[in-house]
Amino acid sequence: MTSATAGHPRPVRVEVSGLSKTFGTVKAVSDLGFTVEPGSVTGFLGPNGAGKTTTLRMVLGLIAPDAGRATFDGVPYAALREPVRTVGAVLETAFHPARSGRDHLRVYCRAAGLPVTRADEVLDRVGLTAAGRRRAGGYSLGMRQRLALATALLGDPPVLVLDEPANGLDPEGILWLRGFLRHLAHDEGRTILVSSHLLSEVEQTADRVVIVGAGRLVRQGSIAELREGATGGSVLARSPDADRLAAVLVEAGIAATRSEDGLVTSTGTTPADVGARAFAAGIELHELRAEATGLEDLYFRLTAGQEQFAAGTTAPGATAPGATAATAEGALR
Ligand SMILES: Nc1ncnc2c1ncn2[C@@H]1O[C@H](COP(=O)(O)OP(=O)(O)OP(=O)(O)O)[C@@H](O)[C@H]1O
Repeated sequence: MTSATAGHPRPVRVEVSGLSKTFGTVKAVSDLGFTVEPGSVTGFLGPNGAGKTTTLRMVLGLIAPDAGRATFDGVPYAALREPVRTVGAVLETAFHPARSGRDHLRVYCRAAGLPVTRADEVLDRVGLTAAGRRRAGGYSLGMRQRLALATALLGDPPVLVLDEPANGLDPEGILWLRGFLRHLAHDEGRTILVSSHLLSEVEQTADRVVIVGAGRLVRQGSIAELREGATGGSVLARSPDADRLAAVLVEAGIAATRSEDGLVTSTGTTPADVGARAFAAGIELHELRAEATGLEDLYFRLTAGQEQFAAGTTAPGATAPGATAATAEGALR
């Protein structure tokens, strides 16, 4: 086994193909296929109930698919010779409340046949050394997330599968998690699949995204490819001289409209561009911001249909059987 400090586990590719799962009348996952490449962070995105957790549970061999398979360098989870040393997962954060974080990890090490010294190593990696000897029952949600991540790292696995790991983290924790996941992927060559229902949460972390809606693949591709398919968001500028600002922008060929309260909304441009043009024209600005990134607009458009569909079904949060993606399916390649 490679040691965590050496930090270069063998690269392992995750491949999902034709994965399907139905619960009663709910088609949770339908013919889903995507790949997760080593050395990169892949964001697994979709609205609530899109089938993300069900997919991850199938990838990890926790539930059996009705059809299809998920493999690690061609090997399904159940057939892995050393699963703990191949895949680390954070699915839910349940710990014995009376046990310290460190003891939780040590128990886990013994059960998995790993040296107990790994407990302190991974506590250090996730920044929990100081809290490691305290009862996990007293941990904040963010600390529990870090402990779950530490548990996933115990076997120094080349693959990490994380279900909504940013849940409960404060802004500082989210920033730390972003940097940590990118380091694990880019510097240590690990394969990281991280789910979220918020694009903004993974946009700055992920190299690639796989977007699902109603259990089906909606898009997969790099963030850059996704951006190319996105239209620009709006730029909002507030000025006491809004009429003149709108005129300056329109004159430069930018679509701009002015509303009653001195707000100028323009599209197909950036805050930097609007700011520069206002400055050059000597126009005072009181506010300047991007309303939504084009990427967010695209994500909402891609997944909005599924949410409406889900709301119309009888089971709460359920997705209708046979529901098809409301938008163009296919991969961004
Ligand atoms: N054990 C189960 N029994 C019945 N239905 C289930 C079961 N697990 C999931 N479902 C249903 O399958 C669909 C997909 O659920 P899943 O939890 O995989 O979605 P998700 O994308 O992870 O959503 P969230 O972001 O809310 O966790 C939902 O309609 C859900 O109600």
